[in-house]
Amino acid sequence: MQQTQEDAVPIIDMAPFLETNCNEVISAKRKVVLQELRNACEEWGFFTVINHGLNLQFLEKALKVSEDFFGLPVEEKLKVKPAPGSTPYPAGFNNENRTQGIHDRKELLYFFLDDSSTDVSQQRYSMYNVWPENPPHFRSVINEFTRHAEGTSKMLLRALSESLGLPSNLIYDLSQENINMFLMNYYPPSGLEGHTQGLGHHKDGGILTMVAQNNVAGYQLLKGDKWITIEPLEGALVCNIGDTLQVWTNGRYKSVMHRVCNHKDHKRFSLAFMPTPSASAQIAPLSNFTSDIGNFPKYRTFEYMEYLKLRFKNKLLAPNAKDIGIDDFRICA
Ligand SMILES: O=C(O)CCC(=O)C(=O)O
Ligand SMILES: [Fe+2]
Repeated sequence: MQQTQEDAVPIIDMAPFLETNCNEVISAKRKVVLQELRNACEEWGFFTVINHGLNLQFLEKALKVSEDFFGLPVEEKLKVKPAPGSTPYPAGFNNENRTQGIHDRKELLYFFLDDSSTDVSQQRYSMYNVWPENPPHFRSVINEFTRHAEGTSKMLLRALSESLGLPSNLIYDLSQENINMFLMNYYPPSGLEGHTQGLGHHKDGGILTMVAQNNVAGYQLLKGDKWITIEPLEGALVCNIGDTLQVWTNGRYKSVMHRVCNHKDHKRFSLAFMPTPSASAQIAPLSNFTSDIGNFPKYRTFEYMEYLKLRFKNKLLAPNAKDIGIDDFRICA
């Protein structure tokens, strides 16, 4: 069934933000984009970007190399299972993920990007990365992809800052202490009619999530009480606001529930790039959205690790139990 504009995630053309010389015409175009971003983040918590600056050939190559990896026999894939001590997220291959006690029909390969921090006392999550030996060019293709994905995510974080009326670098600077997580997902065909749980419903914890997907539908978000499928659009990136940005903006930008269904007949692949606070980061609503404008903070200050630990409990909850999430950090009025 064709989607109408009302039930389709907004598509935003970021081309004006790729221009290096910002003249009056570009500046006017940027303002229009910022308004579109604001509307999308307030109403949907999701938006799809085109002309995002991430080279489409790198994107295609990364999707292909993930297809090649996930096509290997499971014994080969298990060679890159997480190393002991690899927490809070276990880097490596995982085919046993659960949401609310229910097995997700998916396989995952997880990495941390090398952080650029010079503070040696800070934990470097990337030391836990385990790289497959097959396909042989896997590591170089993924490094090329993630380097460029990081550039696109910086551009988007700047635009998000501006869309909130903040200095361009503010959100990016706040996330200086951040880590970039990169998830490669494979959702096998279910062979079944109707919904199957590829990835159970959840909200993302970080700042922003950017998802590239192959041409197989299955990604859905909850709007009101309706699950809406985000139709794949070649070369586009689907973005959503994470809980951290919801807290920083004191609830103005929304982190929205989403899930993945397996396709009956086709394999679905996705690549998710997530700038995320490091475990030791202190998260609190920014004064720009609280005291500066006479509003009370809706969330208490917390250490990101405290939140991560709580989130992990969701995996073990009984089906249909209330999710543990960012609402547990709300300050009651
Ligand atoms: O696979 C996808 O398209 C989305 C994955 C996702 O929601 C996640 O990893 O948090
Ligand atoms: Fe997600």
